[in-house]
Amino acid sequence: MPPTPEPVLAAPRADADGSPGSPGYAAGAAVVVQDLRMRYGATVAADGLSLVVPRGSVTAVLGPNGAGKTTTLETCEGFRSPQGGTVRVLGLDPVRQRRELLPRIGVMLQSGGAWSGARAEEMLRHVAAMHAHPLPVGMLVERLGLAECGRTPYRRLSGGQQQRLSLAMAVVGRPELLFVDEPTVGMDPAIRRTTWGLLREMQRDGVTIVLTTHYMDEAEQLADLVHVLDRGRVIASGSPAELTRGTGSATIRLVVVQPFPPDAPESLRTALGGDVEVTPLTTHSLLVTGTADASTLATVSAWCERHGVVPESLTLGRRTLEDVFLQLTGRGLTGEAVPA
Ligand SMILES: Nc1ncnc2c1ncn2[C@@H]1O[C@H](COP(=O)(O)OP(=O)(O)OP(=O)(O)O)[C@@H](O)[C@H]1O
Repeated sequence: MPPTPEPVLAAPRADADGSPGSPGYAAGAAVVVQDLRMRYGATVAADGLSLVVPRGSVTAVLGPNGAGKTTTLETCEGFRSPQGGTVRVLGLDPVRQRRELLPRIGVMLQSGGAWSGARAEEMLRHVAAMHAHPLPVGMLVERLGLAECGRTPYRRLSGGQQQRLSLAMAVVGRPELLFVDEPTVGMDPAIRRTTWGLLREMQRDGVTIVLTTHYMDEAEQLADLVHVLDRGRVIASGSPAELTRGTGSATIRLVVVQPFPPDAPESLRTALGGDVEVTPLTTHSLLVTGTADASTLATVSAWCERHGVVPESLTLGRRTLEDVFLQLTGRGLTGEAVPA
């Protein structure tokens, strides 16, 4: 008997970007957001936000709590109408052309999206039945480790199980475009890797994926393109490699046992000279970027000795997206302010 072919995760479709004359059209773009403005009362969630998601890409939308990621995604998914600006998804207006768009997209919400009393597998089979060409439910149940909780009501699932079920419900209809909001929050490392594997496979099969995440490694592992958001605006865009290259790709991280003296950043900057930036992270840690190399490391070590600063760790490594965000905003991705 010939082997059963692996299920293809995307439905075969004719290209359907929308007509080039339609507003917001960009060749090869799955999503185009132009000058989006959204507010909740006095709170500004999107402040002239523009971004493009290329077709076939995994595009990560990154930013601290409250940056406007979920609002932007919900507007693209048609759950909210733009108060200003335009949004086009697969060439369509997600609010006015919702019925046309819905069968072509998959949405994994941050929470909810399922009936609290429904059993996990029953729920997934129900969603599958609403699609013309669903993936085999058994395959998804197995791939996402849902077999053990298939008969468990949604409200009794653990946070990680709920996440996996939400992901399964988002992909079961073989969407052309998948929106995933914080897909791996609450997942253990093994399931997280399985989820990444599934998303990569979907991309290989031609699915465009838009994901929001707080996890830098997730963005670095999965994304071809990263849009960094802060306070409702896109402050940087590029591939992870482009964003982390900068003026010098290495970073030195110094973590100390006692809090730094107040003038430490300035004093270290003077000791290092040249094109080096010193950014305090917390009272006990700082970052050296720019032309950071082995000799810079030696200078930092000598500076510590001269100033009676005892390092807990001193490391030279690749610049990460977290470092980039910090340099752009003066805040960490978790949103905490960097002490002056
Ligand atoms: N329904 C709402 N009513 C009032 N304010 C809201 C509402 N939804 C979001 N906000 C506010 O709008 C801003 C942007 O929120 P949003 O959820 O889009 O950001 P986010 O980047 O997704 O944050 P998180 O990482 O915490 O999910 C925040 O200040 C948030 O408190």
